Amino acid sequence: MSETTDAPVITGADPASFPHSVLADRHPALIRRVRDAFPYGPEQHRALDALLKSAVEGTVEALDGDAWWDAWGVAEYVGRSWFEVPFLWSESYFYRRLLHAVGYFGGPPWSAPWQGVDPFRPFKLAELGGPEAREEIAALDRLAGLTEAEQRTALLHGSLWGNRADLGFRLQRAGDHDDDADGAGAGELVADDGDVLWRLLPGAGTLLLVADNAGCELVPDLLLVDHLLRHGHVERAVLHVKPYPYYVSDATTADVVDAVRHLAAAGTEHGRRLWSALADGRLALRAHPFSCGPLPYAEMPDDLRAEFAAADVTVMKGDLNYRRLVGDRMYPPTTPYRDTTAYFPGPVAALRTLKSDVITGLAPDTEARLVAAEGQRWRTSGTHALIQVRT
Ligand SMILES: O=P(O)(O)OC[C@H]1O[C@](O)(CO)[C@@H](O)[C@@H]1O
Repeated sequence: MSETTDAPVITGADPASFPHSVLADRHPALIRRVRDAFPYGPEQHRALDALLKSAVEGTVEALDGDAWWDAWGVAEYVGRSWFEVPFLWSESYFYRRLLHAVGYFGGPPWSAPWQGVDPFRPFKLAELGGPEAREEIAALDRLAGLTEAEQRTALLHGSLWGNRADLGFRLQRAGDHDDDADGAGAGELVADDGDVLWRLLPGAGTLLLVADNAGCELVPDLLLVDHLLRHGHVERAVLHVKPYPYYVSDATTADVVDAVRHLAAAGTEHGRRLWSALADGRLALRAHPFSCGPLPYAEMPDDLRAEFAAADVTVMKGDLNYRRLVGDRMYPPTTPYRDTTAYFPGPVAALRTLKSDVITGLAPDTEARLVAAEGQRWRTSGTHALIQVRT
């Protein structure tokens, strides 16, 4: 057995653990937020009540009539506590249940008025209309005075730190009355393979970017893609988004449309170029069903594996994609990133702020310094980030 498969799979069984707090506190808070944001009918309120009870006290149940979900191993976990099954699985299951509760998947069209209504849309739109999004646009003027290499690095870091505070994370931080992870400034990079990434890009044909959150993360992701296309670092980019709403703020096609329109409406040249790149196919969108599956990428289906294999480099954004990429396990932090991603069918970079327990690829002195300064808090506080690349 190797270090990578020996490491325990993360669950929420320990009441003092981070995953336990997500399942016990964050999910109920999210149900309340969604309930308050929409004039749902009695059926949806009843379903949300049932979900709240199940999520906190209950066990995993089969999702009747949901053949799509059956494919992800629900049978294996039926009857077990949400807190005991793999955290990666239970969190994803929660989002699927939430969408069922609000009628997102509908039924026959004539009886499914809420079908396709994104329960997180009000939060996403509020973010895109807020001060942080305005600051992102204002920062574009400052970029213009930099060299191309400086611009590229600034945009890479913008994309990286855009992942800092997804909406689900903010929800919990607000509850904790601790806003140190929600500020505008960047924190520490615990690993930085940025140079390795640039070396992979010159002449690279296709960049595959697996997006994470909408709004203030997706906008800098798109600005980075625009820059790489414009300066010939890549010929083509494929942006993988979620086929349906997920993990509160994860980007869907509708969110890409909103972000590009946002850039275009602000009168930026970036918005116009992205619009053209979408029109002529240099920027393509993809929404693979596995993107909303509760499994690590090591278990991805063959067609998705072939897509990653065909890309010159894949960039995985965000915490959840990192967990899925390396496996949601409690690794010794110095476990090499290259070992945990050895199965991946091509060069793969991770751009992630640290918002859950999983970590690999740390230098021993970095880990020692972090632990001495913060105990284990650095793993989940969102104040640290990493750029890791496996060529
Ligand atoms: O939006 P991101 O960066 O993927 O972060 C999502 C993360 O938030 C959580 O849901 C809670 O922090 C994690 O479990 C998850 O990995």
